[in-house]
Amino acid sequence: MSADASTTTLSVDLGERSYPIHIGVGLLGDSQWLSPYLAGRQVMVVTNEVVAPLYLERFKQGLPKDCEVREVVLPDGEHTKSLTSVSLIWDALLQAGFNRRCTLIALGGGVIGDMTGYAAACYQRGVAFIQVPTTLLSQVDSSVGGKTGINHPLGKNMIGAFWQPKAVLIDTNTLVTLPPRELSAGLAEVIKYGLIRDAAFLAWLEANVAALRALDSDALRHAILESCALKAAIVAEDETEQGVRALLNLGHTFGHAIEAHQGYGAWLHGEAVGTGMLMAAELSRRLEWLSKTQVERVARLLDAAGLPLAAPANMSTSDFLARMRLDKKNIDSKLRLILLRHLGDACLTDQAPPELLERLLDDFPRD
Ligand SMILES: NC(=O)c1ccc[n+]([C@@H]2O[C@H](COP(=O)([O-])OP(=O)(O)OC[C@H]3O[C@@H](n4cnc5c(N)ncnc54)[C@H](O)[C@@H]3O)[C@@H](O)[C@H]2O)c1
Ligand SMILES: O=C(O)C(=O)C[C@@H](O)[C@H](O)[C@H](O)COP(=O)(O)O
Ligand SMILES: [Zn+2]
Repeated sequence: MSADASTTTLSVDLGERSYPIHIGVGLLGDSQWLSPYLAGRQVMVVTNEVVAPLYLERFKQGLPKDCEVREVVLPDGEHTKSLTSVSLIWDALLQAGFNRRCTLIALGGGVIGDMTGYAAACYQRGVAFIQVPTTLLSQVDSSVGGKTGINHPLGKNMIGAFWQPKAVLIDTNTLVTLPPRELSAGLAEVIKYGLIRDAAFLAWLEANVAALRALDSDALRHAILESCALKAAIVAEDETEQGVRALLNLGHTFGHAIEAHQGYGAWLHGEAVGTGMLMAAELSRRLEWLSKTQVERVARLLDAAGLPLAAPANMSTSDFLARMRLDKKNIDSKLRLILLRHLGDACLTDQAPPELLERLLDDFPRD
């Protein structure tokens, strides 16, 4: 880890595909962080109609003056994480005559980041891209690790590629304009790191969740640094999810089922993951891995973070199971879930008896 006055740099160590994560205040308008990655000088900034009026001009001012800069401003929302939007990026690249040395820059939340990365992975069989995440969720999770892709009506992120960015630039100042509901959604993924790998971080989150929701800058910086460090270590160990990386999916088998069933965007990704993590914790209790007190601790923290604790009223057990059977982690016809052996210690298992899962889905509170 290296630091100057206010910026900290972490590294995602992947051999020749290694890249830095720069975390600081006011980085958006400063070209020093990006110029090393813009050798081809053709730059396509991909953003959306919410983020563009807030940050696009400032961001462009920070790009080296000799770059040919174009932009695509996409519609907003999870429902736009689709091939239609990715096609708009490819159209813009071709209309601009951009070549294999161009660089795509994702300026926005996880939706923009996932789609821009996927567009980059496919354009002329792969060009460079940079992540400039502007939501808490994208700063702590989606901008790091190279999972890119789009949704399918039948399932989340079903079409995609592993394609690592060349750099991640996190300007924590962008969080001041983030709606509180989106901040809470980002906290779900932060809590996830504590639950899967770091009991001390979990305890820190319990003590600091109010400060995080109040946008306390020291607390946010700590949460982002810890989250990125934990994710970078897991990705470095297992880039393409052959093993330990699957733990980052805690709550996602349930959560992705909720997102797809409700229609993309009705539940935010972080909200669905938050409820999914509580479902995973409760199933872990029924396996006698967690105590009731521990599950209550998880529920209290999610509640304090402003996240929902009940599943959607219109989702039956069979709705859940039908969606969960399509999950990417499954092998053959066996469901594989991330469950908790302890708080701070997760595992991937196909050993949860189907009848126990069904009973959980029957009993779990609905809103
Ligand atoms: N690739 C990965 O590893 C990974 C990890 C986690 C989540 N994801 C994906 O990320 C997506 C969710 O990302 P998200 O939570 O960032 O949602 P998002 O990209 O939809 O952004 C949330 C909302 O905030 C707006 N916004 C963005 N920055 C803002 C700012 N600074 N101020 C005000 N408004 C701002 C957006 O326009 C949007 O309306 C999901 O599609 C999820 O599947 C991917
Ligand atoms: O980086 C990962 O690996 C994750 O699983 C992070 C998750 O938070 C993220 O939502 C990811 O997009 C889910 O991946 P998927 O493979 O389950 O679609
Ligand atoms: Zn997620």
